[in-house]
Amino acid sequence: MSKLVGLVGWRGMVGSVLMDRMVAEKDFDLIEPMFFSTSNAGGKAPAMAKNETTLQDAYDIAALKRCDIVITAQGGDYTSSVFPKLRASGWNGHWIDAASTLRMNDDAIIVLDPVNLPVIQKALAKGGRNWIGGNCTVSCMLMGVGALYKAGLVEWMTSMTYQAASGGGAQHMRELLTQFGTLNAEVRTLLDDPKSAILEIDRKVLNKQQNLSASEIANFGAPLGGSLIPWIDKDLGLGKQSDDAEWGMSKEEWKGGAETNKILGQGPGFDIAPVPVDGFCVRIGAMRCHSQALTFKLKKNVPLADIEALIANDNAWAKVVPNTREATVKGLTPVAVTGTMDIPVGRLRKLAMGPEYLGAFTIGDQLLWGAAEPLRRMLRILLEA
Ligand SMILES: NC(=O)C1=CN([C@@H]2O[C@H](COP(=O)(O)OP(=O)(O)OC[C@H]3O[C@@H](n4cnc5c(N)ncnc54)[C@H](OP(=O)(O)O)[C@@H]3O)[C@@H](O)[C@H]2O)C=CC1
Ligand SMILES: N[C@@H](CC(=O)OP(=O)(O)O)C(=O)O
Repeated sequence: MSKLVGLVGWRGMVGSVLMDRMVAEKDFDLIEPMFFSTSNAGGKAPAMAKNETTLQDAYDIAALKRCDIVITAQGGDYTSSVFPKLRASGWNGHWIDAASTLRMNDDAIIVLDPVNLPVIQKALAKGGRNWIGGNCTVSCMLMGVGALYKAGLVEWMTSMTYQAASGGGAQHMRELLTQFGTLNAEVRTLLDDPKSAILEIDRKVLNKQQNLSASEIANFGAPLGGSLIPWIDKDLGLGKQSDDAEWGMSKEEWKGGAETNKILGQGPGFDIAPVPVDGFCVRIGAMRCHSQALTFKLKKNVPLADIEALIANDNAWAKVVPNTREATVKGLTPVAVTGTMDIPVGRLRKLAMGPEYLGAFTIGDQLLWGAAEPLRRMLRILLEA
């Protein structure tokens, strides 16, 4: 008999991408889906429903308890509210979640099976039940360069990110586009006149950016169109690093180190020492691809061709982009990658600091490998276990 799989958050942005992928991969052929809603219980479930054609109340613990597996992309508030009650009710099913809420719990595994299938399998064998998707930036990075970690080559890594508006959610994407439209409208007549002075255009754009209304920057809190914001998520507030230095780390930056190591099965709670991973996370005006410039200190000097081969052979999605201008401009941009499962890794070169210092640039669709795909793949692992 098919497993009863509860789907929560299926009509949101992450959930919709998840549904598309599940349809494309014929996951619904293997399950009995039960659709939940926080806003429309009793309504009609989507076309993928089989026997359970009515939307269930996503806060109804008794209904959730019927499921063998629950997959949620509803968000952290929902997880915080429902998950403890569901477990307290004695439910022993599998919980697969896109939200960060449970990620660092001892009994939770961050799932990214092309990178950490052994970690997942070990936890499954021990009776693991909580499977959480990783931070989008971390998951996309590891899908690209996880091979270097698996080979034990990384002494440390810094990541400088260029994160898309979608990471904040649908409203953030709308806000970015609205800002672009407002700026364009401000100088449209000047743009239409090829003889107009560019510094006049620049002055008017800057004046508009600096005077956007509160509603025009309600989500990002600052102009993003034609600008960038070098802080993502909360201030971690770690306090003093030493007498004269603050840690001053954003939560997104903290996730880079904490989640990378947990995914790889190293650091706190594991027998293997963590690899230092740190850097800056920056919001830019891309739509839904996160890009990252990476610097590695390798444990030894490895020829570039060997590094390229390791990355190219690691998984079906990591693609080495030749370090030429033509290939980079064509294949290593958010526009080229959006909507694809590919994780291109390019700009691979040894840096001036020495032969152990490697530079790389990688991009991933943060709604696919960054959010939805690891969840549906975890479902498949559970169905096949
Ligand atoms: N955005 C991202 O990049 C990432 C998000 N995540 C996680 O996934 C969670 C969900 O994110 P995201 O998908 O962006 O959130 P959304 O806001 O798009 O969707 C969340 C829920 O909002 C409700 N909703 C209300 N109005 C609408 C509407 N007009 N269209 C669609 N849904 C609506 C739906 O619940 P209902 O049907 O019950 O009314 C939906 O499931 C996040 O909170 C986060 O924990 C994880 C990784 C990346
Ligand atoms: N914080 C990410 C998106 C996200 O949802 O991350 P997390 O799943 O770690 O909360 C971004 O803004 O780009």
